[in-house]
Amino acid sequence: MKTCLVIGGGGFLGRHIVEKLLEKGYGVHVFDIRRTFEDKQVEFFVGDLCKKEDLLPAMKDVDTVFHCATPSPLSNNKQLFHAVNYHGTKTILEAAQEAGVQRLVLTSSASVVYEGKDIVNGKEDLPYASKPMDYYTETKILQEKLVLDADSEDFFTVAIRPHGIFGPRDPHMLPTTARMAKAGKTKFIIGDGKNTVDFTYVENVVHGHILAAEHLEKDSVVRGKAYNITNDDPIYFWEFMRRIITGLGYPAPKYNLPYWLVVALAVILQFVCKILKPIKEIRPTFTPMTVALAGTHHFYSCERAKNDMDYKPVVPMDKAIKLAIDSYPELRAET
Ligand SMILES: NC(=O)C1=CN([C@@H]2O[C@H](COP(=O)(O)OP(=O)(O)OC[C@H]3O[C@@H](n4cnc5c(N)ncnc54)[C@H](O)[C@@H]3O)[C@@H](O)[C@H]2O)C=CC1
Ligand SMILES: CC(C)CCC[C@@H](C)[C@H]1CC[C@H]2C3=C(CC[C@]12C)[C@@]1(C)CCC(=O)C[C@@H]1CC3
Repeated sequence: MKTCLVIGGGGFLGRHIVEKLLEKGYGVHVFDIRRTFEDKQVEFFVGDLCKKEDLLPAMKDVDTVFHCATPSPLSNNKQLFHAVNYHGTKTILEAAQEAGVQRLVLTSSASVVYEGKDIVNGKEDLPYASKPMDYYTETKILQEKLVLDADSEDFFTVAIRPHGIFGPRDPHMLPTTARMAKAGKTKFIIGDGKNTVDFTYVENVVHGHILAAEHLEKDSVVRGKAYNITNDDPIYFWEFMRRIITGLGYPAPKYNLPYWLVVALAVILQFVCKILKPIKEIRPTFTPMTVALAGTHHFYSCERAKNDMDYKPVVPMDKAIKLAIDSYPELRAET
């Protein structure tokens, strides 16, 4: 069987990709800056993706690279995002071609086209955000362009754009929501609560990645293209949150706050944090980006993935929410 390398394979999505590849009989190498698990079936390489000399040994005899490493999307470290997501991705592309890798699947993000305004059934041909709302989005755009431009006669690339990934071992969605609920900060709904968004169960994201890799052949239409991958079942942001919050045993949010008011507060808070930065680094959960995500429509069409690679979500939303909540007994409210 062919060997795959999962860069960022120690993280949330990466480790789920690793598990599915093993289940399908592929050989698996993992490359990550930290060792997060042990598995005799996996060859684990600890290193920094910004260093070609760290990457090359992990790429030996590898046919396909999955690149799903990133600094935390909720961080605000401009220098780190540029170093890892942009320069690091350039290094990965150079190393892969030097090592004779044939394919590379990038985990991009549907938010490369999002700049705080409503997106309704957005297709992949929407222009990239001209004013990205944070350094994460800014560098995901640069990264995706690099990868898609690198597609060539003997090196095939594709980018997968998931949105709002959740599931077992998710480091953001459920843990952040539970932390806020525990602190009594989930009483409010931002806006009228009727904004529709995509949340995507991790297994569906994995399925999209592996399908893309398996379609990445010389004459394939998927080469050099980006694909939205979601649950294909948009839901009100606040209905999804209500189900998570109550599923964890906390009371449902019930008071509505005007969207414009929360945006204004987030902008002021961001300004105050900037001024205080030399004295104390504060990272609020509510940034202009997170408020926009909680108060606007942002859902995406999966038609291109359905047509070009026969994508269909494998886990429906109701089951996905239950599986995610059940996987986090430690986040439940104490009774
Ligand atoms: N979580 C979400 O809702 C979404 C995530 N994505 C994308 O999915 C991918 C995976 O994200 P998650 O699994 O959620 O994040 P994660 O934080 O769980 O995993 C990222 C992994 O990258 C590793 N990493 C970071 N810097 C590194 C470096 N310099 N060298 C080697 N490894 C390094 C980390 O140690 C971590 O294990 C990312 O590309 C992210 O942009 C896209 C859309 C939504
Ligand atoms: C409002 C509260 C009750 C709950 C806050 C939940 C947030 C932590 C998450 C809601 C939407 C999420 C999201 C991402 C991170 C976590 C949330 C802000 C991403 C920014 C992760 C990286 C991406 O590529 C896009 C995601 C969009 C949705």
